[in-house]
Amino acid sequence: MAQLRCGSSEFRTMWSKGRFAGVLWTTFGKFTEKLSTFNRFKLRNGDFMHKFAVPRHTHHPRMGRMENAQTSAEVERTSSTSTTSAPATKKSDSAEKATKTTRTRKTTAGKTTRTRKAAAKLPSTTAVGEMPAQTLPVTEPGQFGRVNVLDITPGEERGIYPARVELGEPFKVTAQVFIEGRTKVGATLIVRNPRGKEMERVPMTCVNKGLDRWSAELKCGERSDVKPWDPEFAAVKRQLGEWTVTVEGWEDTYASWLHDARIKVKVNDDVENALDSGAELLARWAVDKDAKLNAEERKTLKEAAKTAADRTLSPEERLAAADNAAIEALHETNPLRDGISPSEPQRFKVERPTSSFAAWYQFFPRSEGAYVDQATGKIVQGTLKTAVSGLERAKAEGFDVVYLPPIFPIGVTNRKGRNNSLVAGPDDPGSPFGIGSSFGGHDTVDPLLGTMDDFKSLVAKAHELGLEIALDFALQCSPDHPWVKAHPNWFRTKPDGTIAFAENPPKKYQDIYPIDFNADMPGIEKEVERIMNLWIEAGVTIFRVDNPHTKPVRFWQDVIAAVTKKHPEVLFLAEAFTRPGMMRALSYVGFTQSHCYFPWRNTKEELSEYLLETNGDDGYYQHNTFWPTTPDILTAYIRDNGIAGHAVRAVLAAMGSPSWGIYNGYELIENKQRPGFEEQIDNEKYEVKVRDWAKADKYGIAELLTSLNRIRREHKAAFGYHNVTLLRSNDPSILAFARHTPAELTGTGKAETLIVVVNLDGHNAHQDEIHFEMPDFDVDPAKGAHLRDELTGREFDWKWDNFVSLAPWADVAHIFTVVR
Ligand SMILES: O=P(O)(O)O[C@H]1O[C@H](CO)[C@@H](O[C@H]2O[C@H](CO)[C@@H](O)[C@H](O)[C@H]2O)[C@H](O)[C@H]1O
Repeated sequence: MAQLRCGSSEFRTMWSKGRFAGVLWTTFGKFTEKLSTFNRFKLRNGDFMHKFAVPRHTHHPRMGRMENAQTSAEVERTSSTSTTSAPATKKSDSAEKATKTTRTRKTTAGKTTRTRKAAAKLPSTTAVGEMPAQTLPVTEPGQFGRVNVLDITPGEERGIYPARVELGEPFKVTAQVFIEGRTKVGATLIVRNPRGKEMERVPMTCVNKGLDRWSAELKCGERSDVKPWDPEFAAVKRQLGEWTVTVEGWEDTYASWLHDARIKVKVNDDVENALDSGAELLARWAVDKDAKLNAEERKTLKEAAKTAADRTLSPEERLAAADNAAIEALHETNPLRDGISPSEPQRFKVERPTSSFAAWYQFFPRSEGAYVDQATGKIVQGTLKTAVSGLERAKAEGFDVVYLPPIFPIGVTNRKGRNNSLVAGPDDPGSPFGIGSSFGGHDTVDPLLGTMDDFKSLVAKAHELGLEIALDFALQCSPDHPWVKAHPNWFRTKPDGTIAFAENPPKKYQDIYPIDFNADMPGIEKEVERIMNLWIEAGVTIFRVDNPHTKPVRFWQDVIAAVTKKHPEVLFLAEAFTRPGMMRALSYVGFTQSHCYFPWRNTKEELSEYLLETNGDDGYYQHNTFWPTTPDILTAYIRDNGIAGHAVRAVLAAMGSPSWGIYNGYELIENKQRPGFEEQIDNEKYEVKVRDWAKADKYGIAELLTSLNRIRREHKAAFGYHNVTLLRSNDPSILAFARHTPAELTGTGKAETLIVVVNLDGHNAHQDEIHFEMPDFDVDPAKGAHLRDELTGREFDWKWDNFVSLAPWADVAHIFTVVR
């Protein structure tokens, strides 16, 4: 925290930023001038309403392009609403007349406007009568429209970094929308694709009557399972990029009128005026282009207008013509929107499938197919050829992405031995993160694993199975790496000529040199881009980047921008357990997913907080991936809670975040810590593992992982970072939460709800009552909900408060779907 004083250096910095903004707005001003010229031309040619049709976002400096769809929509809209006349007063007035009046007024207003200066700022009229609200020009930042739209969420962070969503992921946009006095307003979201095409209009609902917060759920594009190597991916790719969502506030003339008309008819006060106004607005609505009515709907409104204007009928009958289910339905779907006031368009970065919803599986290729040679008693390591078994296991358990630790040659100098010992034995293979030897560096396959062709065959096999390959990219070098000789200035040499080994305190990595970016960052960037492109050519679609937070954020920004420019489908997972600012910055520069503190969130309180953090507003800017263990992480919880603990953490990871991952061996309950360290003893990082996969059956964890991945795939509610609600429970060991997708967004017309209840205690049974706020999940309280446990197939009926009993030796968790 720092305090500011006027005249302080901090203030001067802000001032210079202000000057920068000034430059931007000068540019903006010039653009506006051009638009004004354009508008003057239109005015001379009689298209008077273009004067009012310059929504702010058509020339927003950052957008750099005109949003034509909106401009023309508003022109249409305004030309059909900018009308004025005396109210219909004669007994013979009819809807037809009201319609004619509307058209006549348009001409009159046109003439009036033509006589005014083109530079005029606000619409005006000399006529009297019921003038509908106008769309006001907004020509400077911060200028209000006719209806006020404020505080849109989610916003663009710092006005630069757009919120991120996966293609088809449901999310919620909210805004404050209000107008002066007691007039009623409405709000609509206008969703546009990266080419500026209007894709959808989503009506917003006021969620806190009287407090003006409007909200709507939406999605950009449709979810797809098409893989980047499938020919159909081109269609998916076209949908990726920056979408925009504009909040349009508007005066709800119909609702305001109806509110008053009902009262007036009831108490017989000024009834004729009230009903004639109604007839007029229905007639105006019937021809309104913005309402996008079909012929039948137009007819419905015209007839309603006619009846409302028919003085041979009783006031109640006339009112009923405008106050019925059919008109109400049109008001919902195709309202008359006066004085449309568009917000600045909010950008959303729409990323490809798997950028957030993905199930990862990690194995070391050298352990796949490894065996003990009976003759020598030594382990014979696996290769990229034998690693197909890992792919098959990942596929059988339902994972989407296979993550391979580094597959490059491993250095000899300072090679680590078993259990992180500083001296390797003659048969120790070394840590694969100790990259580089006389065989080559990051662009070479470790000869002990095979060749580049073997790697390409492995990738081809993975793709055949529908699996993506994520390759580890650890930017560091063994002292034997070719870069050490070729690029000495990429390393920091101490005065005595030696290079310090890498550290991530308190961890020490004595077998590797860190890269120093200060002398030649462009050179390192170029080389890293070359290497990443090489692996992309070989079929890699995702990089898991080791320790990105120990390298400059700007370095990643440049590299990711360069790589994704050519290959926009490539994703990046950050292995960054670090400070929140750094994690956020890495996400801003293009890391699609990030490891996080999930392994250390184990109590009900910690998990409750973390589930909401991961799946709340932060989820727009950072996609946390939940892994119960990794080769570097084996927590006390996993160590101490046996098979039940493994099941609990798998359920929490798979259902608690759209992105989750498993490090293999989990199925075999490998949970013995190296004394004093939070990682496994006899760690696979330093030795080849020979595993007996047949034993996996006896624990049931492999089966559970398979079920979890199936449930995630089959239920849309598992998809998305923005749909988690905690359910109230009392027992400190029982955690319950729900994921809900409303009917409009599932594509089936039916809402989807997943309810997860977990007993966090790996040793004792717990009973509890879970509160289920039925209306929040589109469940009718009169009927209650019928649930199916997707893990066991058992069925239950739930009302407001529901008994559950979970035991480590039976069910550690329920994953319910609401069947009806
Ligand atoms: O620093 P982190 O905890 O994020 O761990 C990651 O980076 C480490 C350095 O790459 C890596 O550590 C492993 O490789 C080192 C280099 O060979 C070796 O010295 C360490 O003993 C070994 O644990 C870690 O695996 C990775 O996830």
